[in-house]
Amino acid sequence: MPSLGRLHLITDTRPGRDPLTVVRAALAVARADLVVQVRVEDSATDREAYELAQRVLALCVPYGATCLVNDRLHVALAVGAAGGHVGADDLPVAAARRVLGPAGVLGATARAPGTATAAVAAGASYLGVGPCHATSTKSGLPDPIGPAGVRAVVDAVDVPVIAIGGVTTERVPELRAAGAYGVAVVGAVSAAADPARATAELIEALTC
Ligand SMILES: Cc1ncc(COP(=O)(O)OP(=O)(O)O)c(N)n1
Ligand SMILES: Cc1nc(C(=O)O)sc1CCOP(=O)(O)O
Ligand SMILES: [Mg+2]
Repeated sequence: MPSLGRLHLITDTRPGRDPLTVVRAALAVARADLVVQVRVEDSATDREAYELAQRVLALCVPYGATCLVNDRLHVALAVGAAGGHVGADDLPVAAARRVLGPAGVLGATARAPGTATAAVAAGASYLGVGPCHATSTKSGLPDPIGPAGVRAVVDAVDVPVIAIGGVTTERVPELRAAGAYGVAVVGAVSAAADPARATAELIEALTC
């Protein structure tokens, strides 16, 4: 399996957003270092998810960037994405691994060491760990775990930990110091006035 990119851009498909323009801008800067996770609203149809994933994958391929699909692993398989990401409301990690097969990239959400070790034992290739900080992008999340919470998970597992939730360029150093391999963002790139510049700043912070 190729090494995982350190910057994960999760698509923002809320009304009024333009995920493909943002993905294009980020890819032009981060190239193969970027992982794009196609995440659609729960209300989106499978057809909508499939069509967006197809278009995102087509943008990723020329750069050698990795395309993953959130939640809907059948969509990931249907478009030929590298893998997917699952959380507590999705397929269990072991079932997701069976669906993707041994070679697929499988991310799992973990918020504490116990769930993290269980997810890795069940076949997760990396963990999404958070929310690190407060975020307005997703509602219903538990309280932020901060860099200390990230460190607790990092110390418990031997797979890459991707910190998520309220991640900004300024917060990358403390998350890296806590052992995070990389970060996943929505707002830091999608809501930026200049998504390409925001991507460049995140990449720079991640490679320091
Ligand atoms: C990298 C990464 N980490 C965590 C999540 C959250 O996944 P999940 O808990 O399944 O929540 P939804 O994104 O499906 O609402 C993620 N998507 N990516
Ligand atoms: C989709 C998602 N999952 C999270 C979790 O903690 O599980 S936080 C989150 C949204 C992250 O968006 P932003 O970078 O704008 O804070
Ligand atoms: Mg999910």
